[in-house]
Amino acid sequence: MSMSVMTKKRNEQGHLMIGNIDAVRLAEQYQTPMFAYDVGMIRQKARAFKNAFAQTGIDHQVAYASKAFSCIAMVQLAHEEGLSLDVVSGGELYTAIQAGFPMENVHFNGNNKSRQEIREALQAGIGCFVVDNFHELALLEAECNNLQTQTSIILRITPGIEGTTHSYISTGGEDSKFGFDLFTGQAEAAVVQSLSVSSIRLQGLHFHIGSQLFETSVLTEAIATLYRHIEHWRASHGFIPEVINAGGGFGISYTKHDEPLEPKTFVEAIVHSIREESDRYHLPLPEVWVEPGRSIVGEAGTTLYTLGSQKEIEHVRHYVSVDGGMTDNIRPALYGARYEAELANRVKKQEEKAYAIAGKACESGDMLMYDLPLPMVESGDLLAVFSTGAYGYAMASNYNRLPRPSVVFIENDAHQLVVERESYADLVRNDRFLGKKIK
Ligand SMILES: Cc1ncc(COP(=O)(O)O)c(C=O)c1O
Ligand SMILES: N[C@@H](CCCC[NH3+])C(=O)O
Repeated sequence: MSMSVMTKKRNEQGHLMIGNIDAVRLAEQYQTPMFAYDVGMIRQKARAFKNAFAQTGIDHQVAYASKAFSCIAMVQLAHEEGLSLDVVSGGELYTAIQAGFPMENVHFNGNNKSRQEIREALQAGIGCFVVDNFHELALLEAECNNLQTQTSIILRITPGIEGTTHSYISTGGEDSKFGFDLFTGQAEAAVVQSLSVSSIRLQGLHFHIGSQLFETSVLTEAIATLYRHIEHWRASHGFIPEVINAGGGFGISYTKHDEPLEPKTFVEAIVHSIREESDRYHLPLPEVWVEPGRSIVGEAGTTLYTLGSQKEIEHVRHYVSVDGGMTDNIRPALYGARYEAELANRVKKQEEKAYAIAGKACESGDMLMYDLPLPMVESGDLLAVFSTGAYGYAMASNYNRLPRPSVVFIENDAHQLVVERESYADLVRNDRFLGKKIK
């Protein structure tokens, strides 16, 4: 079982510890709701991917998919750990630029990059575009001409293979908005077109099956499928990929029912399969890239909330509300995602009761959990929800004009604010008056 759902560390007062820091102290200092990241865990995950690749001896890049959680400090941390960076928007690219991340290690994904975003990325000198469609290919060619520059690309291929995951986060199947599909011939046409553009260097191919995967078979199946086509493209068009990017999507543990595979297991399966297929078709071994997001940051993040109002409906449910909810964690409402949580300010007693944990937004669907066993709670108790490090803060909103929470990095005995809580002033910063102020 992974670290985050194993026994949680408590101090002598029974308070939850994050790194070596008392969660109650964190909540006092930074207020709730807040995201607390255990930086040691992020480093551990990054190293697990890097070391697994190093052991295979293959040339590789591990690109952190910053969509899972992007801020300047996180991008800096990815760099410290020797990761490349996957961005999917001008905003994520801008964050990387502000962080001082080396642009040659940036890869730009996304199914609808704007002309402006493409221009910004070319001007920044990013390492590689993961081209998703013909529209993008045309924009890229035009912008390379405008700027009198050249760039490297890999093509995102949709192999027609689905992972066992929520349909909203499955991306590799035939009916997907992402990528060039293999079976209609789109992918081959994209290879031919890319090879014909002198300002574009076609480096290789990319696929991403889906997110929160617990099996290697879909990845190896995708690799085998891809290679059957590569063999043909070599013969017909002289194309030999120098890079295969197997995407991200490596599953993590949200609850004790999740049994994620180790990064090493995924990496070994991917590399083994690429070696096997390259040998089968007498192709040179490509560089292997992956782009994990959730598996780098997910389990390292904990959200701290203060409990507020309660409503008990006899024989139905006992609601207790937190000071955040779907505005900082949309995943339960969007995917029916499940989490585990504990009171951070005191240890569990015997007498437990199932609580329904509600958010504070004006939506009946703003529920984080329906049946969380806790000791009898009191308003003011501190609730820690685990494994919220990926797609929590990243998908946060200002619905109901709630300010986004703060984010704190914790490493051993040190803690540091890395994203300030939004203020009310931040919320109206871009607003403009309709005529004069009322009074
Ligand atoms: C193309 C691509 N790469 C990487 C990722 C990162 O996925 P995850 O955070 O599940 O590792 C995603 C999201 O699913 C994606 O669409
Ligand atoms: N946001 C999703 C994953 C999307 C992955 C990006 N393609 C989640 O929370 O699980």
